[in-house]
Amino acid sequence: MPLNSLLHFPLNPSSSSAPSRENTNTPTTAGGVDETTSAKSRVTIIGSGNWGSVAAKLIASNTLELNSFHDEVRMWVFEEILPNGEKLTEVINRTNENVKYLPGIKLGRNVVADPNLENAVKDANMLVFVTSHQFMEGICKRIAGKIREDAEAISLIKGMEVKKEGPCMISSLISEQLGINCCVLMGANIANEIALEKFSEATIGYRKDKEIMEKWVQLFNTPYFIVSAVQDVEGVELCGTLKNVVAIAAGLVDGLDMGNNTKAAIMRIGLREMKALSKLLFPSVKDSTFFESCGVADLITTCLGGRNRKCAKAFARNGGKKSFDELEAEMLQGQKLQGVSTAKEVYEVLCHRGWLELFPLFSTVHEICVGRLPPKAITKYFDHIPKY
Ligand SMILES: NC(=O)c1ccc[n+]([C@@H]2O[C@H](COP(=O)([O-])OP(=O)(O)OC[C@H]3O[C@@H](n4cnc5c(N)ncnc54)[C@H](O)[C@@H]3O)[C@@H](O)[C@H]2O)c1
Ligand SMILES: O=P(O)(O)OC[C@H](O)CO
Repeated sequence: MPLNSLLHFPLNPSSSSAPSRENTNTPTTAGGVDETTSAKSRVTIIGSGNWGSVAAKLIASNTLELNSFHDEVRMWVFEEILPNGEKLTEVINRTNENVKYLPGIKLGRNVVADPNLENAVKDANMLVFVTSHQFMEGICKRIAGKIREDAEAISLIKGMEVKKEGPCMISSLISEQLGINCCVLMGANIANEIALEKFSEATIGYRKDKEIMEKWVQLFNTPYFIVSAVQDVEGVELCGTLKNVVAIAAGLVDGLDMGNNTKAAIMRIGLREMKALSKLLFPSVKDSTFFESCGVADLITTCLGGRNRKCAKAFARNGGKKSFDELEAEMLQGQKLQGVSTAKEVYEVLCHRGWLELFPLFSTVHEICVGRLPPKAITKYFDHIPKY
C-alpha cells in the first residue's frame, strides 16, 4: 500500500524535485504589507533554538514551493552575542545557518532572522511558536495587541504552565493571551535527525477549523516529514508535554545500567500515566491519539535519543551530585531541558488535585530531580501499580 494512502491527509504537491518559483515577494516595509501580495499568508516563527531552526528549514522549503504563502519566513531570534563578538542574528542572515543551535545546516535563503519580536510578528497571519515553554508567558505579554487580527497560531512547544486554577496548556495560553485560535504540532521529532532529512512523522492537533488545519499541514509536510492531523488539541499537546517526564525516568534507568526490560517497563508505565492524567484533566482526550506520532512514537524516540534522557543519564551516573541545571549548562550548549520543569509542574497539579498516589512514576521523577529521593528510587514505588 503506498505510504500516502495510510495518511489521514494527503501529501502536499511539493516535492524536492519540483521547480522552485522565483521570489516575487515585495519585501515588507515598516509601513506594512504590499497590497499586491497581501492575499498570501505570511509566516513568522517565534523561536530559533534547535527545533525552531529545523521548523524554519521545513517551512522555508514549502513557502518557496506553494503559491499561497509568501516566500519569506521571518524567524524571531532571542539575540545572543557569540564568542567571536558577532550577533547571532547577523550570522544567521549572512551564512543562512544557525551556527549555535543547528550548526552545519542551511535554513533556506528565504529565512530572515529578526531580533525584534514585535517587528517579527506584526505582518504575519501564521504564527509558529517554538520556544522553551518557560518563556511563553513573557512572549505573549510582549506581543498581545501587536499582531494581525486574522492571525492563526500553532504551537510546537512541549510543556505547560501551572496556574492557581490548574494546568494551562501552552496552546491555551496563546489563545487566551492573544485572542487567537491555536493548533499544535507534536511528534517523534528529534530535531537533528529531521535537519538531515531522515524520514519522520508528526501530528497536528486542531479544534474545528479543517481549512486552517489543512493549511498548517501544507506548511509543514515534506516528503521526509509526514504530517497527519487529529481533532484533539489537548491530547496531542499533553502527549508531547508528559513524555518529557518519562524520558527523565528512562535516562535515570540508563544511567543506573538497569537494562532494556526495566526501560521498557518505565516506558509502559509512563505511557499509562500519560494517558490517565490526560484523560483526568481533559475527558475529551481520545485514546487513538496515543497511537499517533505524538504519542507512543514520540515517547520511544525521546526515551532513546532525547536531551532529557541524556541529562538524566548523566544525573544518575553522578549519583545526583550535579544538579540538572548544571548538567544542562555543561551538556546542551544553550539548549533547554523541558522534562525537569514539567515534572515539577505535573507534581504541583497532582498535589493540588490529591492525585499523587495515582501517578507514582511522575511524582518519583520530580522527587528525584529535586534531590528528595536518590536516582535509584526510580523503580521503588511500582510494587503497587494503580489501576485506572
Ligand atoms: N530540539 C528538539 O529535538 C525538539 C523536538 C521537538 C520539540 N521540541 C520542543 O520545541 C521547543 C523549543 O525547543 P528548541 O529545541 O527549539 O530550543 P532549544 O532548547 O534548542 O533552545 C533554547 C532557545 O531558547 C532561547 N532563549 C534563551 N533564553 C531565552 C529567553 N530569556 N527568552 C526567550 N528565548 C530564550 C535560546 O536563544 C534558544 O533559541 C521546546 O518546547 C521543545 O520541547 C524540541
Ligand atoms: O531532546 P528532548 O528530550 O527535548 O526531546 C526532543 C523531542 O521532543 C523529541 O520528539
